[in-house]
Amino acid sequence: MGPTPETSAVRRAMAADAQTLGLAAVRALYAEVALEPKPGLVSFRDCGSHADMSAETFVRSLFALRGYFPRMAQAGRDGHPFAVLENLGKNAEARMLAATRGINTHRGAIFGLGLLCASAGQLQAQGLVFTPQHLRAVLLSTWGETLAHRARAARLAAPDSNGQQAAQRFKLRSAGEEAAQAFPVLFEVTLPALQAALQAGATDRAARVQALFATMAELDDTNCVHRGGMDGLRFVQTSARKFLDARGVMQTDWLLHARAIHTTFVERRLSPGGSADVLASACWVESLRRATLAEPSATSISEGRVAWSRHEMPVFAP
Ligand SMILES: CC(C)(COP(=O)(O)OP(=O)(O)OC[C@H]1O[C@@H](n2cnc3c(N)ncnc32)[C@H](O[C@H]2O[C@H](COP(=O)(O)OP(=O)(O)OP(=O)(O)O)[C@@H](O)[C@H]2O)[C@@H]1O)[C@@H](O)C(=O)NCCC(=O)NCCS
Ligand SMILES: Nc1ncnc2[nH]cnc12
Repeated sequence: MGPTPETSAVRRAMAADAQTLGLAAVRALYAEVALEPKPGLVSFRDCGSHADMSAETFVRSLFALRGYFPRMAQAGRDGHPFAVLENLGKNAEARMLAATRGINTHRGAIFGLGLLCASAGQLQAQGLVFTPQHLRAVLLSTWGETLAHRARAARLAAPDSNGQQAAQRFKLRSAGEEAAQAFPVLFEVTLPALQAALQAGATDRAARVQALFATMAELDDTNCVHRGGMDGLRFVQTSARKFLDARGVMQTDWLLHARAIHTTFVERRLSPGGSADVLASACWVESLRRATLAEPSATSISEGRVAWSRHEMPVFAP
């Protein structure tokens, strides 16, 4: 028997929800690459510490990934096991590498933001309101055990990535371990910093810069270790901490100060790519939280009725 009109209407509404969640992820990643200043990282102003990629590489990568995040949200909504998410993630990595001719632009985001989209989809399926607390709880209850098992196995195996090598050698909390603990830096550092700056009256741009520096000060960003050893990671964390101690984006010349730090990172070839990914995740959570508040009739971000402000639109129509 085929689907009744009622069940196909329900499926269409669910797909719209997954689409809303996933497209918000694409927008958040666009907001990250468009942000400037961002020490050592690629923006539309320059290529930071990278010789092999530009903002255009990131936009190409994002275009290739535009279907992936809605698919992860739908897979989460359907309650699929981690193996299904992993498969979608591996396909997305392959599409990213094809679009960038082998350059790793979004590996961390495919994993981290992909998992968050899946969690938000599952949260909708359970009829829960979109809050950071619910999101973390759903991630842990649905895939936490597999993520923890995966992180333990990665710690014991011969390292096969830059991140694993750095994490094992220096006993750092890798991207996989952050996920297994339901993203402590994202939810306890980055998101609160973003929200506090916005509440204090900072512009979206300044608030995102503040959140990025708060993240750099705390995250075990294995990218910085890969590029500059433990000295590189400590340099990134100390520079970020000094900026924050000098009142961050609340100081009148914050832009000059942040750009000066960018120059020192470029001189050392440092690139906090993990922090950039976590910032994008925080922008995603905050945009959905705000959208939920703006839609008081919805208990969740259901029905795909979320409107986006013009300045956050990507340059392409995904
Ligand atoms: C669990 C995985 C994320 C793999 O993690 P792992 O640590 O094993 O491997 P990496 O390949 O190093 O990728 C981790 C990326 O995560 C970002 N990151 C780093 N530290 C953290 C942290 N503490 N918390 C959160 N996120 C973190 C970072 O991504 C950004 O940097 C990328 C550029 O990296 P890289 O290629 O090293 O760049 P370069 O310095 O330019 O290298 P060279 O060219 O100079 O050599 C960029 O993409 C940003 O996103 C880390 O890179 C997961 O991916 C996984 O399990 N993979 C296995 C395959 C799989 O199952 N995939 C599907 C999963 S759903
Ligand atoms: N803007 C950016 N520049 C360099 N690496 C990154 N990884 C994620 N975002 C990045």
